[in-house]
Amino acid sequence: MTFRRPLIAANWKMNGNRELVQATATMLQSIDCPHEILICPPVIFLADFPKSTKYCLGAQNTSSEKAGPFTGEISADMIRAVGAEYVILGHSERRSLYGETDATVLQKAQQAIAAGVTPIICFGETLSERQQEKTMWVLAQHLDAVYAAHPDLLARSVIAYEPVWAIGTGLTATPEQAQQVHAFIRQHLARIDQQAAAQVRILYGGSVNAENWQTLFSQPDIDGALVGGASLKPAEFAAICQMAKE
Ligand SMILES: O=C[C@H](O)COP(=O)(O)O
Repeated sequence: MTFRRPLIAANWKMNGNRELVQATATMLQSIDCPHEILICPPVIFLADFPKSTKYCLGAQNTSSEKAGPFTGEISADMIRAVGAEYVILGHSERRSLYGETDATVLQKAQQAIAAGVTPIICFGETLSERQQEKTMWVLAQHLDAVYAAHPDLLARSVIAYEPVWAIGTGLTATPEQAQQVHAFIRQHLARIDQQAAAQVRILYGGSVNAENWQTLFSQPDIDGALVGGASLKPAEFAAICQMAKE
């Protein structure tokens, strides 16, 4: 069986301050955890995190352009320069609030990889798509738009399955629902590159907390979490990080 090192990622979204940086860094410094831990604060705080072997850092977005007259944008080279090893791309909030498409996500992912930053590419179905039993179809469309068009990306990225209806709502997919989708994603990708599909880490995101994470994490195709709200509470995030893959 392929070993995939679990990745527990914090997405602070547009939250946090220097106090939270310190509290999070101090908390994570004090724990022992075999998984990879990633913090994605607003980019302005990246440089405030002390260097540590206990965690790594990421951004929540990057530009689809390399450099130039793009007011307000931050390039992949720039986030790399302030310590980002990962970047979250295509989060449902960016898709629904800022009009990002799979084409934009693809361009950003290519910029990220060129800069030495690993993309975490997010997909998920809305509630109405789930109710209409379109979940797998929606996921297949996204996966094909990104990975079938550019198979090389698969081995160089992380995937996050985030059902839109579970984000910030307190609703989570059941472990069985999540496993079913994660297994589908892996099988679908195996048609593009079997080895890369076996190795790619697929994170679950959507109202993950210290109470529900263990049962989700015990599913065979769930390789980690993308944690929003609960990552703003250092003790709870540390508890999530310390749970073992069973
Ligand atoms: O990126 C994180 C997800 O949007 C999940 O957020 P949440 O844990 O607050 O539901």
